[in-house]
Amino acid sequence: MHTPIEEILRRLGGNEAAAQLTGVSPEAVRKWRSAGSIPPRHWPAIMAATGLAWEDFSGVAESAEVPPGATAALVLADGSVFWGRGFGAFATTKPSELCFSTGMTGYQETLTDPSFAGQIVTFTFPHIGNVGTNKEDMEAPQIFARGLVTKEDFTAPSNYRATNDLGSWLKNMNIPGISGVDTRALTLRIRDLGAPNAVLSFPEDGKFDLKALAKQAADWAGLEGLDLAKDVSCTQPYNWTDGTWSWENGFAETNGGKRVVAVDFGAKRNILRSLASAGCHVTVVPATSSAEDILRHKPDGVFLSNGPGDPAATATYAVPAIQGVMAAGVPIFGICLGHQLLATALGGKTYKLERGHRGANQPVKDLTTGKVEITSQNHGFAVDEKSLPKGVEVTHVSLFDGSNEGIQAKEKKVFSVQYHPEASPGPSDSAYLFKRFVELMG
Ligand SMILES: NC(=O)CC[C@H](N)C(=O)O
Repeated sequence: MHTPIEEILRRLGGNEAAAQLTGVSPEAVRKWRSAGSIPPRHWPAIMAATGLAWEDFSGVAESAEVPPGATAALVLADGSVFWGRGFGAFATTKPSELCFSTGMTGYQETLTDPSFAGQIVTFTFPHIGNVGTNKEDMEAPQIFARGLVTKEDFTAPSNYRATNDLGSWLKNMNIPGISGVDTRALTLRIRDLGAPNAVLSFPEDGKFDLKALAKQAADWAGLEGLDLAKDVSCTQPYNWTDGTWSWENGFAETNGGKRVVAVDFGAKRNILRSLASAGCHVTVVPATSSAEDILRHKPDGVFLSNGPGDPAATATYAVPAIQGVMAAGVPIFGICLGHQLLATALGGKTYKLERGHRGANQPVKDLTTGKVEITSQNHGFAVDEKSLPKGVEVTHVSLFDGSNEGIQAKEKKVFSVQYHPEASPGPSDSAYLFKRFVELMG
């Protein structure tokens, strides 16, 4: 009988190396690992022998064996399994799109952004949870991401604003997380092969039916063609008066002069706050509002919010409304999904990006000024510039992949951006756009 370590060395073909366990090179193990042939029961021994971390092994276990210490699994549609340690709620997600976000801060804002509905978020930044969670950083009343994937276990919060730790907060909202995953390997995989469907499972009884989970992920048709905006939108109109947060005043109430109707396709609160702080009296209305519903409020301007899902699906009801507002000559400003819908209403088309943009560090060039902004982004679809008709000008472009980041149609007094000028999380380079909207309203 071989002991596990001897078995490892034998498989590595290293009889001569058997004299010294430390002689097993991490590279050799990594190579072996990428072939998916290391049984999970041998992982601890290899770790001891090579100094590799536990997460170096997750993602390659093709056997149904639960590795020692694993309490959660991220199962991809192709059957690959990333084992890890569960945290948050005991739960198994619905089949979801697995994406990654490169933001170094703002996990709470990210997870509560309604645009993440239907998605599991992999954080490329390893330390998630360090500042805990609080009431002010909620972008919506609940978490909208289906689950999260992290490299490190979260630690106790170290921040005076924290009212809870990440794990308990997730637990309260019935959202599972998985840590101890090689998020770098996972991110490269998403980058190279596209965002896969996946299921995250953190079962209370510790039992995993990997085949069934993989099948659920594989059977799901994915985000394309899916209208999620109406599911996350408000159901009744309401007024929004809080401005952006400051040390002195918190979220001070504002009393803006410009009447803005914000169509809620899954609006982040900081967009509404930014509008209020820029001097707008904001009335939020449901995603399915018609032009008539919107114009009834006698707006000086209409704002089209961010939101989840495929813009082409939401366009079926949003585009007629937007076209009605344009026909009435009311200025429009759109962000993210709102940008995609405005472009569609102007005659353009959208498509699914091969690599989505998510994070708070995305460079964008404003072609009207030549200035570069570092922006916060979260989108998987984009506007096809080639599809834009005459009279629609491209104003912003991504410096990562050249995709469209903004348009305007001056004659119609409408403009929009693909990124998030309200930040939260992220830099405030693009906050000028809210002023631009107020100026456009005259
Ligand atoms: N943040 C958003 O509004 C996202 C828009 C759209 N759901 C996309 O993924 O492209």
